[in-house]
Order: sequence, then structure tokens, then C-alpha cells
Amino acid sequence: MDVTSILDGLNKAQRDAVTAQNRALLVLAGAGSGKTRVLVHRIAWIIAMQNLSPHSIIAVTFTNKAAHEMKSRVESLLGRSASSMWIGTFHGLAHRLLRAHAMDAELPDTFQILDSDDQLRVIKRVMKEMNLDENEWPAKQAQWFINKQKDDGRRPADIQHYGDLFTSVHCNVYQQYQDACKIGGLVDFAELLLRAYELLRDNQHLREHYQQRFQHLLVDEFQDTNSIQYAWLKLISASDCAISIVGDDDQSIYGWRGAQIENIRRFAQEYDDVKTIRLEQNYRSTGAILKAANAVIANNQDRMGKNLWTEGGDGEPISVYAAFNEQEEARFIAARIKDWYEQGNSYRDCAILYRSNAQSRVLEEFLLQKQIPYRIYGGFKFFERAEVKDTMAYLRLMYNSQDDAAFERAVNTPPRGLGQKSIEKIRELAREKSVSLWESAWHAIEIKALSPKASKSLQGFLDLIKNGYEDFHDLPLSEQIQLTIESSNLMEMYAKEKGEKALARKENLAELAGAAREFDGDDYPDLSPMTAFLAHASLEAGETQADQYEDCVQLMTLHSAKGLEFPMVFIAGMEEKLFPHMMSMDEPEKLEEERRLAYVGITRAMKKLFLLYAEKRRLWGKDTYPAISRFIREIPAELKEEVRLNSQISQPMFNAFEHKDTTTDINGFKLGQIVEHPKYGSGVLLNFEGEGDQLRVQVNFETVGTKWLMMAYARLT
Ligand SMILES: Nc1ncnc2c1ncn2[C@@H]1O[C@H](COP(=O)(O)OP(=O)(O)OP(=O)(O)O)[C@@H](O)[C@H]1O
Ligand SMILES: [Mg+2]
Repeated sequence: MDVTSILDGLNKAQRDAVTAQNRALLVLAGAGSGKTRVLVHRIAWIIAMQNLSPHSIIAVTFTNKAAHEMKSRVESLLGRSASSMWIGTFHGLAHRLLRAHAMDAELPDTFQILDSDDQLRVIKRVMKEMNLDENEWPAKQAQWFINKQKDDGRRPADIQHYGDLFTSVHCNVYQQYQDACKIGGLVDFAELLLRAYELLRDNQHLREHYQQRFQHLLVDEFQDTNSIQYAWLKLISASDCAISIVGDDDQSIYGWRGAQIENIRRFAQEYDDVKTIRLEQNYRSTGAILKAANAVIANNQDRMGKNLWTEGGDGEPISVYAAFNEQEEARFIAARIKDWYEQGNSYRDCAILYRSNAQSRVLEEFLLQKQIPYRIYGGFKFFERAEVKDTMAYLRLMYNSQDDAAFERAVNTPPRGLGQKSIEKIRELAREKSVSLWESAWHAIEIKALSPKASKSLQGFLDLIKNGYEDFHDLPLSEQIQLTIESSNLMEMYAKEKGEKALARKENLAELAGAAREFDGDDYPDLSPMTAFLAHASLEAGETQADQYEDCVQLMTLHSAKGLEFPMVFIAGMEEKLFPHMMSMDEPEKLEEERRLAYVGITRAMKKLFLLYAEKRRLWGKDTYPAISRFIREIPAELKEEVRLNSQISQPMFNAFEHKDTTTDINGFKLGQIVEHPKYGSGVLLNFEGEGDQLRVQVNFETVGTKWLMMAYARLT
């Protein structure tokens, strides 16, 4: 192949980055400037130019999906396989390392990953054993404490507590929790990173092995790395390995999870021979979208500063829509998407972004109503559904009887007549002997510690797991799952629930068996299919792979939209307290992080951006009347256009209200009519909702813009 063809489709600065020979490369650039593209081309360039095996390359991406995409783009640039390259998220790579060297990492071969729910469950149990009052010492707080320590690389022994009660108690909980995880062979998310770091730090032989193997380390979205991830990168790249990182300080949105923008500055100081490249041309968005993003982020103080421009024209202005409430917001979005689809566009090219997961429910309702196919990305958490977790608990226990979290979940789901007392007894015995719940359960039966009835049902459960493993483990994975669902009587339990829900559960379980089918091949040579699948379930939770070929609208939180792009984007709920989030409004630093999130959201849009807010919203169980988000106000007026529903607006907008007839009599008024308000002056009547005393109308006033008013009090003429 002609190697230089890899440089096609890159601008000068991008080529410089792709071909840089320095040991350390830093590409610091704004959204849509081609950072990810540079990484992909750089990998291909290195392999082709230096005739290097992909085996010598390790690359870190933000999601598993991004990793798959990157690998296949590298392969298509090279025209050959790059499957021996290590590419994945920090968690995925750490997991891979720990699996390969479980013994050196002091983990059993069968170790399981704890998701954050399971983690909380284990912490709760530990705290109960320590007789800590849950009201005084909430488990969530302990969980936060533990994860924070791990993110910063600290073990209980490393924590200084000068007699401070909060720290010393939590430190003890951390220690007990760590012991419980050790017995169970359990590894939580933060532990994956810390353990993988310690593995290399403490094991010279392994460290040297990997340092020799990896000639190039590349990292996307570097601005969101935390301390332990940074330390891990430094270990791997300590000898001759070249390191390339790309990032954007304005898109750092995981400060709450310990990510540190400072790592970018540290990088420039701590590495020798750093070449810094800035990319300033944006290829993603229209001029209007880009200017809006630049204007919003300009309100942040602490920035490294960049200047983004585009060759393209301004395109359409940004549409701002004031909805009466969240239902109407959702109805508007659904109608707009339907129009777009009917004009010959694809659903998959549209995304609806929101600040908080809870917002998705109403949106889903209206998409369903309009029969618009959609996928929730990030928030869906297929592997976190109860029925899926129940089934997984059985599987985990079959494969690792030491997994206490799985034992706790499975032992009484479905209920098999084991009371809290019996279970407490099993826990107590486990504690005394420092063994797993599984072992202690056998022991409890042996020493007749339980009532005969409880003993019998416990025995039934233990046999189920034991025989299950013996009978199934040679079968294909999907069949194992199918048989587990049947033998555990889980399906029977769900079938007793009411209609819709039971059906959804059934479908999810069918999907679970289906998802497992992918693992029956030999794509994961170093892992057994079940191990690969269980790890996948933990690591890809929340990242359900929307089927690429399925044409559906993408719903996701602003956080999970990072790195992605869509021709048409809606950002719903642009309201003070929702976005910026209430919890972040009082601290300047947190507010700046919210603003970076707004910047991320706006810059996902390629051609068309809608910003929506509701004048009334049910939030946390209460009706609220939020103010318009400051992030909308920060966009210069000339870039925005308020979507109006008066007679001049384009027909498609009207479709949003097709159920409303412009001739309907609204207390003597009609849609589109000019009305007078004693305070706001004249405006156009746009919409109405409710009837009688509850009748509300939406009027677009010349003076104050769109408002919803109670007809009974509005004194319109
Ligand atoms: N030189 C170029 N010519 C044409 N298109 C380009 C060029 N560089 C990048 N692009 C396109 O611009 C878009 C944005 O690129 P990319 O996703 O790599 O940007 P990014 O800097 O990683 O953005 P983000 O900060 O959002 O992750 C992509 O569709 C990409 O294919
Ligand atoms: Mg990117």
C-alpha cells in the first residue's frame, strides 16, 4: 500500500500530529477538530511507517463502542487486521491485565466484577456487621469515600486520620469491605484500576514485560483521566514507549468522578520532548452552532484557551423552544423528528440529549406514541435490570461460589422460604470462620444451625447451583443461560407479575440469552465464554450496543454523548436547577463543569440544534416553574431563533399540534390570533391546554417572548 494515503483527508496541523516523531505528543483542541481522527490515523501511520506489529500498540478510548469503531477504522486504513492491538477503556484494559495475571494480582481466577449496586450491597452488609447505624453512617457515603480513596490510589493503610471520626470510621469500613471482597473474589470498578496499577508497580518483571511490548500508548479524551489512570499511563510509558494524548480542557466533565484537568498540565511538565499541537478548524458543525458553543464556554474563567473556526457557512440558526411543560416538550420533539424522517432523513441521525436520566421517561412516551423507534444509550442499563441481574447472580455463583454478592441476591430470589433469620445465621457463621456465604451455608446445614424447613430449602438451593454448574458448563453459553432461567424458577416468578411488566421481563431474558450467543465463538481466546460474558455484562453495562443497522433515534445523557456527533440534536430541559444542575449551582467550579457539559452538548450537533425548556416541570415529585437556563441566555441573540407557532411559521412546526385545530374556539379566541395583555402588551396566541378553569394559553408577546398563562386570570382582550 501507499503509506502516504493514510495522510489523505487531513489538514496540515493534523498531519503534523499524525506524523510527529516525538516521544510525547499532546493534541489540545476543541470539539470536532479531528482529535479522534488524528488518533486513528496516527495508529495506522505508525504501524505502516515503522512496520510495527499492532501487538506493540495500546490505545485507550472513552467507551467500548469507541474502541470497536477505532479498531475497525484503523483496519480499513491499513487494509489488514489489527486485532492484536490492545484497545479499550481504562476499565476494560485493566480487566484484561488482571485476567491475564490474576495470580500475580492476588486474585482468584474466577474473580468477578462488582457493579456499583452490588458494591453498595456489600458495603451495607459490612457496615451492618460493624453495628454502624445507617442513619448516622449512610452506606452511599461510605461507598463514595472508598471509591475516592481508590481513585487517588490509597489503601486503608495509606489514609491518615488524625483522630477525625469521619475518616477513621470510613477507613475501617474500607478495610472490612476490602476483606469481604477478598473472600468473595470480587473487584469493583475503582478496584480494577487500582489493582492493575499496583500489579505493574509491584511486579518488576511484568512491568518490564509490558514496557517492552508497548512501543506506543495513545489516549483519547485525556482531559477526563483521574489520578490512578494517569499513574498507570506513566508506569506503562516509563521506558521507551512513545505516548500520544488528545484532549480538550473545555470538555472535562467528570470532575465529580475524580478526573483532573490538571493532568494535561502535568503531562506537559512531566514528559520530555513533548510536542504540542493545536487544531483549530472544526469540521463537524455549522458556523451558528460553533459560535454558540464558543460564546457559552467563553464564560468560564479557567481555560487553556483556543480558537475554533469553520470553513462552512452559518447554516440554520439555533432553534429555542419554550414548552408549557415536559409533556409538551416531548411532543414537540417527537413531531419534529417525524417531520425530519418524512423528509427522507434517518432516525439514527437524530439525538435527544438531557442532563438527567429521569427525563427520558416522558420522552419515550411520546416517541412510542408517534411510533418512532429509539434506543437509550448509556441510561438503558440492560444489565442493571432486576431480572437480568437475578439471572446473572445465578450464573456468577455457579462459576464462582465465593461470590457473596451473587449469593445474597440469588439465595432468596425467587423466595424459597428462607427467612431473614436463617440468612443472618449464615452470615454470622461466615463471619466467624472468615469464609464465604457459600461455604458457610453448607456448614450451617451440616451443624444443623437452621430449622429443618430452612435447611431443606437451603439444600435445594445449593444443589441447584452445584448441579447447574456440573450439568451446564459444557453447553453453549446461551443454552446455559436458558437452562438457568428455567431451573431457577425465575421465569415462573416474573410470570406472576402483571401483564406489561412480565412481558418486558420475558423479552429482556430472551435478549440476555441472545446477547450471550456472541460469546459462544472464539473471539476471546484467553477467556472462557462465560468469563468473557460476565465481564462484558459488568463492563458494558449502560453501554448497550445500539444495533448499528437499526434505524432509531438516540437518547442519552449529555455525559454519555461525549465524542459522538449527530446531524440533528435536541437538548431537552434547558432550565436553571435542571441544567445547570441544582447541586452544582452554588460552587463556581461545579458551575464551570456544567458549562463544559453544555459545550459538549452543543458541539454534538452537525447541522441543526434545538434547545428546549419547559415553563412548568414536574421535578423530584413536585411541580416547579423553572427559569430558562443561563446557557441559553449566553448564546448571542443573532444565532438563536425562537420557534413560534403563529401563522408565519413553517408548516412542519404546526404538525406538533396537529391535534389542535386553528378554528377551535378558546374562550372566544382562536390560535394565531393577536391578543392584548394588560401587562405584556400584544402577542400571538400560539397554543392552549386544559379546559374550563384549568384552561391555559401560550402567547408569544412582542415584549417578553413566549409565556403560558392561566386563561381565567390572564385578562386577555
Ligand atoms: N481534515 C478533515 N477533513 C474532513 N473531515 C474531517 C477532518 N478532520 C475531522 N473531520 C471530521 O470532523 C468530525 C469531527 O472529528 P472528530 O470526531 O475526530 O473530532 P474530535 O476533535 O475528536 O471531537 P470531540 O472533541 O467531540 O471528540 C468527524 O466527522 C471527522 O470525520
Ligand atoms: Mg473525539
